Amino acid sequence: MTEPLLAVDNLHTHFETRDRTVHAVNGVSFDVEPGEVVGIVGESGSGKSVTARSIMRLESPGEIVDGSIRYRGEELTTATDEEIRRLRGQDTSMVFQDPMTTLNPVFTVSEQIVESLKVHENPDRQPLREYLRIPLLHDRTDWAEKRDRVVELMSEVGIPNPGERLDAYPHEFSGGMRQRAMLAIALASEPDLLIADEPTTALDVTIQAQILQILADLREERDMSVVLITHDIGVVSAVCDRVIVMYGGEVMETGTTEQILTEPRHPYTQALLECMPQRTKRKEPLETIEGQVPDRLGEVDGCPFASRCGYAQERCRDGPMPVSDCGDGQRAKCCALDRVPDPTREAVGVEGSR
Ligand SMILES: Nc1ncnc2c1ncn2[C@@H]1O[C@H](COP(=O)(O)OP(=O)(O)OP(=O)(O)O)[C@@H](O)[C@H]1O
Repeated sequence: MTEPLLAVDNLHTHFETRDRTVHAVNGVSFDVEPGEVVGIVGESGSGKSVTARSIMRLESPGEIVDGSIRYRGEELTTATDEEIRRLRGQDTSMVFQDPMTTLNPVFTVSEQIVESLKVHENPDRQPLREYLRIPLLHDRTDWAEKRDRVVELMSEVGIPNPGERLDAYPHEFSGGMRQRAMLAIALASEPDLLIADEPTTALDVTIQAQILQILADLREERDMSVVLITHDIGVVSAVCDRVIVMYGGEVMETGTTEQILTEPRHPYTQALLECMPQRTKRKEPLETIEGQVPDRLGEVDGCPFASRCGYAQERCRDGPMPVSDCGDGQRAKCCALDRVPDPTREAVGVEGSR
Protein backbone atom coordinates (compact mmCIF):
# COMPACT_ATOMS: atom_id res chain seq x y z
CA MET A 1 0.00 0.00 0.00
CA THR A 2 1.33 3.46 -0.85
CA GLU A 3 1.85 5.98 1.95
CA PRO A 4 -0.78 8.77 2.10
CA LEU A 5 0.46 12.32 1.50
CA LEU A 6 -0.47 13.24 5.08
CA ALA A 7 -1.07 10.79 7.92
CA VAL A 8 -2.25 12.14 11.28
CA ASP A 9 -2.31 9.45 13.95
CA ASN A 10 -3.65 9.76 17.50
CA LEU A 11 -2.71 13.46 17.68
CA HIS A 12 -2.99 15.16 21.08
CA THR A 13 -2.39 18.93 21.36
CA HIS A 14 -2.71 20.61 24.75
CA PHE A 15 -2.69 24.18 26.07
CA GLU A 16 -1.53 24.79 29.60
CA THR A 17 -3.62 27.60 31.07
CA ARG A 18 -3.28 29.09 34.54
CA ASP A 19 -5.69 26.67 36.16
CA ARG A 20 -5.90 23.65 33.86
CA THR A 21 -4.83 21.75 30.76
CA VAL A 22 -7.02 22.26 27.66
CA HIS A 23 -7.09 19.05 25.60
CA ALA A 24 -7.84 20.92 22.35
CA VAL A 25 -7.03 17.94 20.11
CA ASN A 26 -7.69 14.62 21.76
CA GLY A 27 -6.58 11.57 19.75
CA VAL A 28 -7.32 12.73 16.21
CA SER A 29 -6.41 10.42 13.30
CA PHE A 30 -6.98 10.82 9.56
CA ASP A 31 -5.16 10.52 6.22
CA VAL A 32 -5.09 12.75 3.16
CA GLU A 33 -4.28 11.14 -0.20
CA PRO A 34 -2.57 12.99 -3.06
CA GLY A 35 -5.08 15.14 -4.96
CA GLU A 36 -7.79 14.63 -2.33
CA VAL A 37 -9.92 17.40 -0.78
CA VAL A 38 -10.76 16.58 2.84
CA GLY A 39 -13.15 18.73 4.85
CA ILE A 40 -12.89 19.08 8.63
CA VAL A 41 -16.23 20.24 9.97
CA GLY A 42 -17.59 20.96 13.43
CA GLU A 43 -18.88 23.74 15.65
CA SER A 44 -16.67 26.50 16.99
CA GLY A 45 -14.28 25.16 19.63
CA SER A 46 -14.26 21.57 18.34
CA GLY A 47 -10.50 21.60 17.66
CA LYS A 48 -10.39 22.09 13.87
CA SER A 49 -7.98 25.03 13.80
CA VAL A 50 -5.65 23.57 16.41
CA THR A 51 -5.50 20.35 14.35
CA ALA A 52 -4.62 22.38 11.23
CA ARG A 53 -2.05 24.50 13.02
CA SER A 54 -0.47 21.40 14.54
CA ILE A 55 0.01 19.96 11.03
CA MET A 56 1.81 23.17 10.01
CA ARG A 57 3.68 23.05 13.34
CA LEU A 58 2.12 26.38 14.33
CA GLU A 59 0.54 24.93 17.47
CA SER A 60 2.39 27.25 19.88
CA PRO A 61 1.47 28.20 22.62
CA GLY A 62 -0.09 24.75 22.49
CA GLU A 63 2.05 21.64 22.58
CA ILE A 64 1.82 18.35 20.71
CA VAL A 65 2.05 15.88 23.58
CA ASP A 66 1.36 12.61 21.77
CA GLY A 67 0.76 11.09 18.36
CA SER A 68 2.30 11.42 14.97
CA ILE A 69 1.98 13.62 11.86
CA ARG A 70 3.71 12.21 8.79
CA TYR A 71 4.06 14.12 5.54
CA ARG A 72 5.23 11.87 2.67
CA GLY A 73 6.35 9.50 5.40
CA GLU A 74 8.47 12.15 7.17
CA GLU A 75 7.64 12.64 10.87
CA LEU A 76 6.77 16.28 11.57
CA THR A 77 6.28 16.17 15.34
CA THR A 78 10.02 15.68 15.83
CA ALA A 79 11.22 17.64 12.76
CA THR A 80 13.91 20.31 13.15
CA ASP A 81 13.18 24.01 12.50
CA GLU A 82 15.05 23.71 9.20
CA GLU A 83 12.92 20.75 8.08
CA ILE A 84 9.75 22.61 9.07
CA ARG A 85 10.85 25.70 7.09
CA ARG A 86 11.46 23.54 4.05
CA LEU A 87 8.03 21.93 4.47
CA ARG A 88 6.32 25.32 4.67
CA GLY A 89 8.32 26.87 1.85
CA GLN A 90 8.02 24.03 -0.62
CA ASP A 91 5.37 21.45 0.28
CA THR A 92 2.50 22.90 2.27
CA SER A 93 0.73 26.25 2.53
CA MET A 94 -2.01 27.57 4.75
CA VAL A 95 -4.65 30.26 4.23
CA PHE A 96 -6.57 31.75 7.13
CA GLN A 97 -10.04 33.18 7.59
CA ASP A 98 -9.00 36.82 7.90
CA PRO A 99 -6.51 37.91 5.22
CA MET A 100 -6.16 41.35 6.86
CA THR A 101 -4.31 39.84 9.80
CA THR A 102 -1.99 37.88 7.51
CA LEU A 103 -1.31 40.36 4.71
CA ASN A 104 1.22 43.05 5.52
CA PRO A 105 -0.54 46.41 5.05
CA VAL A 106 2.59 48.36 4.08
CA PHE A 107 3.56 46.26 1.04
CA THR A 108 1.66 45.79 -2.18
CA VAL A 109 -0.07 42.47 -2.72
CA SER A 110 2.23 41.71 -5.66
CA GLU A 111 5.36 42.32 -3.54
CA GLN A 112 4.03 39.84 -1.01
CA ILE A 113 3.46 37.23 -3.75
CA VAL A 114 7.07 37.79 -4.91
CA GLU A 115 8.26 37.22 -1.34
CA SER A 116 6.46 33.89 -1.29
CA LEU A 117 8.06 32.95 -4.64
CA LYS A 118 11.46 33.74 -3.14
CA VAL A 119 10.76 31.69 -0.02
CA HIS A 120 9.86 28.78 -2.30
CA GLU A 121 13.25 29.10 -4.01
CA ASN A 122 15.07 29.42 -0.71
CA PRO A 123 13.06 28.21 2.32
CA ASP A 124 15.81 29.36 4.71
CA ARG A 125 14.62 32.95 4.11
CA GLN A 126 11.66 32.21 6.31
CA PRO A 127 12.30 32.21 10.05
CA LEU A 128 9.46 30.72 12.08
CA ARG A 129 8.44 34.01 13.69
CA GLU A 130 7.96 35.60 10.28
CA TYR A 131 5.67 32.93 8.92
CA LEU A 132 2.36 34.48 9.86
CA ARG A 133 3.39 37.99 8.83
CA ILE A 134 4.76 38.29 5.32
CA PRO A 135 8.44 39.14 5.82
CA LEU A 136 9.62 42.59 4.80
CA LEU A 137 11.14 42.89 1.37
CA HIS A 138 14.78 43.82 1.71
CA ASP A 139 15.40 44.24 -1.97
CA ARG A 140 13.38 44.50 -5.12
CA THR A 141 16.02 43.27 -7.52
CA ASP A 142 14.08 40.21 -8.64
CA TRP A 143 10.91 42.16 -9.28
CA ALA A 144 11.18 42.40 -13.08
CA GLU A 145 11.86 38.71 -13.56
CA LYS A 146 9.08 37.64 -11.16
CA ARG A 147 6.46 40.06 -12.51
CA ASP A 148 5.03 37.69 -15.14
CA ARG A 149 4.66 34.88 -12.60
CA VAL A 150 2.85 37.23 -10.20
CA VAL A 151 0.39 38.24 -12.94
CA GLU A 152 -0.13 34.55 -13.75
CA LEU A 153 -0.81 33.66 -10.11
CA MET A 154 -3.19 36.61 -9.63
CA SER A 155 -5.17 35.60 -12.67
CA GLU A 156 -5.20 31.93 -11.58
CA VAL A 157 -7.07 32.92 -8.40
CA GLY A 158 -9.52 35.13 -10.29
CA ILE A 159 -8.13 38.63 -9.61
CA PRO A 160 -9.40 40.62 -12.62
CA ASN A 161 -6.93 42.77 -14.62
CA PRO A 162 -3.93 41.65 -12.58
CA GLY A 163 -1.48 43.67 -14.67
CA GLU A 164 -3.21 46.86 -13.51
CA ARG A 165 -3.22 45.85 -9.84
CA LEU A 166 0.46 45.30 -9.30
CA ASP A 167 0.77 48.49 -7.26
CA ALA A 168 -2.33 47.86 -5.13
CA TYR A 169 -2.07 47.58 -1.34
CA PRO A 170 -4.22 45.12 0.67
CA HIS A 171 -6.61 47.88 1.84
CA GLU A 172 -7.42 48.65 -1.81
CA PHE A 173 -8.76 45.11 -2.26
CA SER A 174 -12.26 43.96 -1.24
CA GLY A 175 -12.60 41.07 1.27
CA GLY A 176 -13.02 38.51 -1.53
CA MET A 177 -10.04 39.92 -3.46
CA ARG A 178 -7.88 39.81 -0.33
CA GLN A 179 -8.75 36.15 0.17
CA ARG A 180 -7.79 35.52 -3.50
CA ALA A 181 -4.52 37.38 -2.84
CA MET A 182 -3.83 35.10 0.13
CA LEU A 183 -4.49 32.11 -2.10
CA ALA A 184 -2.02 33.49 -4.69
CA ILE A 185 0.62 33.87 -1.96
CA ALA A 186 -0.07 30.33 -0.76
CA LEU A 187 0.14 28.94 -4.30
CA ALA A 188 3.41 30.73 -5.09
CA SER A 189 5.23 28.05 -3.14
CA GLU A 190 3.62 25.38 -5.36
CA PRO A 191 2.32 23.34 -2.43
CA ASP A 192 1.21 19.73 -2.74
CA LEU A 193 -0.98 20.30 0.32
CA LEU A 194 -3.02 23.44 1.00
CA ILE A 195 -4.65 23.89 4.39
CA ALA A 196 -7.50 26.39 4.20
CA ASP A 197 -8.90 27.42 7.59
CA GLU A 198 -12.40 28.89 7.15
CA PRO A 199 -11.30 30.66 3.93
CA THR A 200 -14.83 31.74 3.01
CA THR A 201 -16.46 32.38 6.39
CA ALA A 202 -16.22 36.18 6.26
CA LEU A 203 -17.45 36.37 2.66
CA ASP A 204 -20.93 36.69 1.19
CA VAL A 205 -22.41 33.58 -0.43
CA THR A 206 -21.63 34.55 -4.04
CA ILE A 207 -17.95 35.26 -3.33
CA GLN A 208 -17.82 32.17 -1.10
CA ALA A 209 -19.01 30.03 -4.03
CA GLN A 210 -16.40 31.62 -6.32
CA ILE A 211 -13.53 30.94 -3.89
CA LEU A 212 -14.69 27.33 -3.42
CA GLN A 213 -14.82 26.93 -7.20
CA ILE A 214 -11.24 28.25 -7.43
CA LEU A 215 -10.15 25.65 -4.85
CA ALA A 216 -11.90 22.91 -6.83
CA ASP A 217 -10.25 24.09 -10.10
CA LEU A 218 -6.82 24.30 -8.45
CA ARG A 219 -7.12 20.74 -7.21
CA GLU A 220 -7.94 19.60 -10.76
CA GLU A 221 -5.19 21.61 -12.45
CA ARG A 222 -2.40 21.09 -9.91
CA ASP A 223 -3.44 17.72 -8.45
CA MET A 224 -3.05 19.48 -5.10
CA SER A 225 -4.48 18.05 -1.86
CA VAL A 226 -6.61 20.39 0.25
CA VAL A 227 -7.65 20.22 3.90
CA LEU A 228 -10.64 22.56 4.13
CA ILE A 229 -11.72 23.61 7.60
CA THR A 230 -15.22 24.93 8.06
CA HIS A 231 -18.01 25.12 10.62
CA ASP A 232 -20.48 25.06 7.70
CA ILE A 233 -21.31 21.51 6.64
CA GLY A 234 -22.92 23.02 3.50
CA VAL A 235 -19.49 24.24 2.32
CA VAL A 236 -18.01 20.73 2.27
CA SER A 237 -20.58 19.49 -0.22
CA ALA A 238 -19.25 21.98 -2.78
CA VAL A 239 -15.69 20.67 -2.97
CA CYS A 240 -14.79 17.86 -0.58
CA ASP A 241 -14.23 14.19 -1.42
CA ARG A 242 -14.21 13.15 2.21
CA VAL A 243 -15.35 14.70 5.48
CA ILE A 244 -14.07 14.47 9.04
CA VAL A 245 -16.61 15.57 11.66
CA MET A 246 -14.98 16.87 14.85
CA TYR A 247 -16.44 17.60 18.26
CA GLY A 248 -14.79 18.24 21.61
CA GLY A 249 -11.29 17.71 20.17
CA GLU A 250 -12.19 14.25 18.78
CA VAL A 251 -13.20 12.79 15.43
CA MET A 252 -16.87 11.79 15.69
CA GLU A 253 -17.38 10.47 12.18
CA THR A 254 -15.56 10.13 8.84
CA GLY A 255 -16.83 9.15 5.44
CA THR A 256 -17.16 10.26 1.86
CA THR A 257 -19.01 13.54 1.43
CA GLU A 258 -21.99 11.62 0.09
CA GLN A 259 -22.03 9.24 3.08
CA ILE A 260 -21.82 12.11 5.56
CA LEU A 261 -24.49 14.20 3.85
CA THR A 262 -26.95 11.43 3.01
CA GLU A 263 -26.23 8.59 5.46
CA PRO A 264 -24.83 10.22 8.61
CA ARG A 265 -24.62 7.69 11.45
CA HIS A 266 -23.29 9.69 14.38
CA PRO A 267 -25.94 11.65 16.35
CA TYR A 268 -23.68 14.74 16.22
CA THR A 269 -23.40 14.62 12.41
CA GLN A 270 -27.16 14.12 12.16
CA ALA A 271 -27.72 17.13 14.43
CA LEU A 272 -25.30 19.29 12.40
CA LEU A 273 -27.14 18.41 9.21
CA GLU A 274 -30.51 19.23 10.72
CA CYS A 275 -29.17 22.73 11.44
CA MET A 276 -28.18 23.39 7.81
CA PRO A 277 -30.09 26.45 6.55
CA GLN A 278 -30.54 24.63 3.20
CA ARG A 279 -32.59 21.94 4.99
CA THR A 280 -34.85 24.37 6.84
CA LYS A 281 -38.13 25.32 5.16
CA ARG A 282 -38.56 29.02 4.37
CA LYS A 283 -40.13 31.04 7.20
CA GLU A 284 -39.36 28.28 9.72
CA PRO A 285 -36.82 29.15 12.43
CA LEU A 286 -33.34 27.62 12.00
CA GLU A 287 -32.69 24.46 14.01
CA THR A 288 -29.93 24.60 16.61
CA ILE A 289 -28.22 21.88 18.63
CA GLU A 290 -29.24 22.32 22.24
CA GLY A 291 -26.53 22.85 24.82
CA GLN A 292 -22.97 24.13 24.43
CA VAL A 293 -19.68 22.82 23.13
CA PRO A 294 -17.88 21.55 26.27
CA ASP A 295 -15.40 24.05 27.64
CA ARG A 296 -13.53 21.52 29.78
CA LEU A 297 -12.12 19.58 26.83
CA GLY A 298 -10.63 16.20 27.61
CA GLU A 299 -11.88 16.27 31.17
CA VAL A 300 -15.18 14.55 30.37
CA ASP A 301 -15.24 10.79 30.70
CA GLY A 302 -16.78 9.07 27.69
CA CYS A 303 -18.24 10.80 24.64
CA PRO A 304 -17.87 14.61 24.68
CA PHE A 305 -21.26 14.94 22.93
CA ALA A 306 -23.14 12.83 25.50
CA SER A 307 -24.50 15.81 27.44
CA ARG A 308 -26.24 17.12 24.28
CA CYS A 309 -27.13 13.80 22.67
CA GLY A 310 -30.72 12.55 22.60
CA TYR A 311 -29.53 8.91 22.40
CA ALA A 312 -27.02 9.03 25.25
CA GLN A 313 -27.17 6.36 27.92
CA GLU A 314 -25.09 5.44 30.92
CA ARG A 315 -22.28 3.74 28.97
CA CYS A 316 -21.78 6.90 26.84
CA ARG A 317 -20.37 8.63 29.93
CA ASP A 318 -17.89 5.93 30.77
CA GLY A 319 -14.48 5.30 29.22
CA PRO A 320 -13.26 5.61 25.64
CA MET A 321 -15.85 5.28 22.88
CA PRO A 322 -15.54 2.48 20.30
CA VAL A 323 -15.09 3.39 16.64
CA SER A 324 -17.59 1.42 14.54
CA ASP A 325 -17.10 0.54 10.91
CA CYS A 326 -20.38 1.48 9.21
CA GLY A 327 -19.34 0.02 5.85
CA ASP A 328 -17.57 1.37 2.74
CA GLY A 329 -14.98 3.21 4.82
CA GLN A 330 -17.49 5.20 6.89
CA ARG A 331 -16.65 5.18 10.61
CA ALA A 332 -18.44 6.60 13.64
CA LYS A 333 -17.18 6.95 17.21
CA CYS A 334 -20.29 6.13 19.19
CA CYS A 335 -21.40 3.34 21.52
CA ALA A 336 -25.12 3.97 20.99
CA LEU A 337 -25.33 3.41 17.23
CA ASP A 338 -27.90 0.65 17.77
CA ARG A 339 -30.27 3.34 19.11
CA VAL A 340 -29.58 5.96 16.43
CA PRO A 341 -31.85 5.93 13.35
CA ASP A 342 -29.99 4.64 10.29
CA PRO A 343 -30.93 6.84 7.31
CA THR A 344 -30.06 4.11 4.77
CA ARG A 345 -32.49 1.68 6.36
CA GLU A 346 -35.17 4.31 6.87
CA ALA A 347 -34.95 5.25 3.19
CA VAL A 348 -35.92 1.71 2.13
CA GLY A 349 -38.43 1.30 4.95
CA VAL A 350 -36.48 -1.29 6.99
CA GLU A 351 -37.58 -1.55 10.61
CA GLY A 352 -35.05 -0.97 13.38
CA SER A 353 -31.46 0.01 12.88
CA ARG A 354 -27.98 -1.49 12.70
N1 LIG B 1 -4.04 29.74 22.90
C1 LIG B 1 -4.94 28.96 23.49
N2 LIG B 1 -4.97 28.80 24.82
C2 LIG B 1 -5.89 28.02 25.45
N3 LIG B 1 -6.84 27.33 24.78
C3 LIG B 1 -6.87 27.45 23.44
C4 LIG B 1 -5.94 28.26 22.72
N4 LIG B 1 -6.23 28.18 21.38
C5 LIG B 1 -7.28 27.34 21.29
N5 LIG B 1 -7.67 26.91 22.50
C6 LIG B 1 -8.80 26.02 22.82
O1 LIG B 1 -8.71 24.87 22.01
C7 LIG B 1 -10.03 24.42 21.68
C8 LIG B 1 -10.11 24.18 20.19
O2 LIG B 1 -9.99 25.44 19.52
P1 LIG B 1 -10.01 25.57 17.94
O3 LIG B 1 -9.69 26.99 17.60
O4 LIG B 1 -9.19 24.51 17.33
O5 LIG B 1 -11.54 25.29 17.59
P2 LIG B 1 -12.24 25.38 16.18
O6 LIG B 1 -13.03 24.15 16.01
O7 LIG B 1 -11.25 25.70 15.11
O8 LIG B 1 -13.21 26.61 16.40
P3 LIG B 1 -13.17 28.05 15.72
O9 LIG B 1 -13.80 27.86 14.39
O10 LIG B 1 -13.99 28.89 16.63
O11 LIG B 1 -11.73 28.46 15.66
C9 LIG B 1 -10.99 25.47 22.18
O12 LIG B 1 -11.54 25.02 23.42
C10 LIG B 1 -10.12 26.66 22.42
O13 LIG B 1 -10.63 27.47 23.47
